[in-house]
Amino acid sequence: MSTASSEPSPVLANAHAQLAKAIETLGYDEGMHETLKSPRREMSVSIPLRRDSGEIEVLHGHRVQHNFSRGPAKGGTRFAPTVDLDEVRALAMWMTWKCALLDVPYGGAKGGVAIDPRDYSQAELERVTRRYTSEIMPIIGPDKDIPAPDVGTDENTMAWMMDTYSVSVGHTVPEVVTGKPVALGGSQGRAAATSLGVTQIALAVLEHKGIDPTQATAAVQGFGKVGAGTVEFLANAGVKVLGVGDQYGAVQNEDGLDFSALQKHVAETGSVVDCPGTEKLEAADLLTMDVDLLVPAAVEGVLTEDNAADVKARIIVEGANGPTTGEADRILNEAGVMVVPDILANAGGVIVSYFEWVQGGQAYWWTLDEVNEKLEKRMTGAWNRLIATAQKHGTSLREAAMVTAVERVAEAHVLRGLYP
Ligand SMILES: NC(=O)C1=CN([C@@H]2O[C@H](COP(=O)(O)OP(=O)(O)OC[C@H]3O[C@@H](n4cnc5c(N)ncnc54)[C@H](OP(=O)(O)O)[C@@H]3O)[C@@H](O)[C@H]2O)C=CC1
Ligand SMILES: O=C(O)CCC(=O)C(=O)O
Repeated sequence: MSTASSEPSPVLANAHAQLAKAIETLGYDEGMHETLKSPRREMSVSIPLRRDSGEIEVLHGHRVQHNFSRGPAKGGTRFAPTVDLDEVRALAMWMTWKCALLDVPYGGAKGGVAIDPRDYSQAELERVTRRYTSEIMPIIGPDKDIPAPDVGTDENTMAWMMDTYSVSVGHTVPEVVTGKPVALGGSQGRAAATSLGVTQIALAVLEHKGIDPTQATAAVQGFGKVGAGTVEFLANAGVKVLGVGDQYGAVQNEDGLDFSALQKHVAETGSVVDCPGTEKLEAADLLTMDVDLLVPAAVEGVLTEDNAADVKARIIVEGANGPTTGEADRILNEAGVMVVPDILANAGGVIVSYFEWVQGGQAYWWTLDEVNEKLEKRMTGAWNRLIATAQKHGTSLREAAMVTAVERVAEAHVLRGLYP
């Protein structure tokens, strides 16, 4: 774990480098650079947990609010062994750019607890969530910072967070988190929103490239909330998904994987590995499969200088946050691979989180069709604007996205007089 005084971790260094490039393009001075680089608020907490065995274990968590210039901070809550302050800082910064790019009226935040949820019972996870929420209570709230699910958390986690917050303030506050169960004021369509958005972008890129989806092939890394949904939606659109993987390994089928079989096998065993009707694939080989479309939808830093030159897909749609290192990005760009950056590709989640927050504030609920129609409009609208900007300036999609987002956040700082 790195601290404020040490060098940033590779993930945070990647986020910093992306910002520095946008600052240079925009011609902003060092004062604005530092303003936009520095998280506005960070909180690190200890979480004492009584295990089911009776033993006490102390876990560590964080909540980082990178920016609030355009509205309350917003971002997911990650339960994973990799969580440290620098990872959360990077993820919070990417949330700021994502919300600005999609013109969702939020700043960026992220939170997390260093824990492998698979090693804990549901009752233990509930205790961890409640204690973590109590610890970060002073800085969250429907007008301050609104958590949501991310890696290792789900709608149950959000229900516990909402309940803990509500009990503490003395009345029910559904809008303090998003990604809640529909029965508690969650939005129709939030659970599938990120993967639906990834698929909408993937289909828009295929159309842009003149590729018929029914003739296209894909590989998806990650079979969690984002990856599994993406496999399903791509298959429904006629795309043949040839490979898929999780943290235990990868599988392939040259005729296309059967989503229902994968889903059943994962429900029974916890992994896609050994799913009937598939062949084993080395996890590393998933990313370099001979497919048209690659969707990394698991963790950061999986496309690196070591494997980028071997990537055969001509289109990468970043379902995960930060899956491509800076060096890999350069190699892929030079090779002519179209990389749709995370801050657009996986924005479907935060867009429907925004819809959930709006619906909660009005206590008036939209139908699934209404949600999905509004989601598609925002995702494809943002794609059309982004590709036009990138083509106009001759830049990569990531550079165009970052410049657009950073300019919007900087403008908000200037207009508010926070930066004379
Ligand atoms: N959930 C959301 O709404 C959003 C999520 N994202 C991003 O999408 C990504 C995935 O999130 P989400 O689907 O919610 O998380 P989940 O926890 O639901 O799923 C994560 C998936 O990644 C797999 N995985 C973990 N580590 C590795 C690894 N080293 N190699 C290969 N696969 C791995 C997991 O495998 P296993 O099943 O074996 O544990 C699991 O299949 C993250 O980057 C997240 O920040 C972005 C926007 C919104
Ligand atoms: O839904 C949200 O508020 C945020 C989801 C998230 O964490 C992300 O987009 O990375």
